[in-house]
Amino acid sequence: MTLPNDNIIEVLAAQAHIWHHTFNYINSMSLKCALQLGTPDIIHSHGQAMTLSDLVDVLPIENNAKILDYIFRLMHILIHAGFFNQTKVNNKEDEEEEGYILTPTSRLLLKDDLLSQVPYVQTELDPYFMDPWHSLSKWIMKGDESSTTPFAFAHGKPLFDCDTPLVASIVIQHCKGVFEGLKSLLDVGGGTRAVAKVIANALPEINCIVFDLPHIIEGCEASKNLSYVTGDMFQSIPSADAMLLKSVLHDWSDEDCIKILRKCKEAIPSKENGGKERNQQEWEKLFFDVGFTDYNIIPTLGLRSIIEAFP
Ligand SMILES: C[S@@+](CC[C@H](N)C(=O)[O-])C[C@H]1O[C@@H](n2cnc3c(N)ncnc32)[C@H](O)[C@@H]1O
Repeated sequence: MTLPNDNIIEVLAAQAHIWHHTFNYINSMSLKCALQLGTPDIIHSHGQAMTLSDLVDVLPIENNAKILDYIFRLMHILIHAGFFNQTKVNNKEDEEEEGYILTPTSRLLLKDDLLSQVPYVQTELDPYFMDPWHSLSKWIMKGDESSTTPFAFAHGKPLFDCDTPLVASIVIQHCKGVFEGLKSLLDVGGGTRAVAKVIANALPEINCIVFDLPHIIEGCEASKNLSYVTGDMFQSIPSADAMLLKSVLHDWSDEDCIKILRKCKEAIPSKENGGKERNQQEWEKLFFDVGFTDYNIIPTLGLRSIIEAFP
């Protein structure tokens, strides 16, 4: 087969594109391995750039000598992926050598960090969530609704919401205005109540109520301006000045979303304040179908946004 000259660059770029996507899993699997080995925490505790041999000495591995080369390769992938960086440091022999340091990304991969993403990454990269992707085409061909698809999330289980403290802190720092004038706020499907806790602490004038299924709320003790109510959002939602729905609607179909939003709207006293990802038009349609009169998208949360819907 001969290729016209002017096509060669394009074909090579196309091949690179395919390879890039074919080997994408190497990044996520290397990340998983680094977390299982506790690498970010080890480098962090070292207190300065950590040489390869220092790292291998403390990693929980059996055959240090043999494994050194593999750790080097693993770290090379992770540096390339932006999880670690390198800088010059003096080794035990007082010679200058490259040492590994954390990046802003791996700071979020420290186990005890308030904003740690470790449980989230570990959960998402668990075979429970990954295996269904291997049989997506099979499922699509058979249309067997009884088996698990990657799109099927475990409704009713707050499996991971470790991004919540991060999101809540950003919301309070940068979007405090959305809470202005509220006397009460209901966190619908509030899960592990991390958002409500942050809001209740930062805004003591607002009565924050976490609303979720009974087994989620079980054992939660109310404090000052934070309380808990159990129930089913499809049946009835307690009244409050505003409803907060974080990481809830994307778990439900349009039909279910409309039901939830209707219940929310019914539960907001009428006054002037205020299972798929959707684009702006789709959100707009949902809000207007339910009867909300206006909405506002505040894109301050990285990949996510705050959406205000006005009754
Ligand atoms: C993905 S979690 C989100 C938790 C929290 N909003 C956050 O962002 O951290 C979804 C939450 O919706 C709750 N939920 C599911 N079905 C519900 C229902 N019918 N009524 C009330 N809450 C429900 C779950 O228990 C879970 O806590």
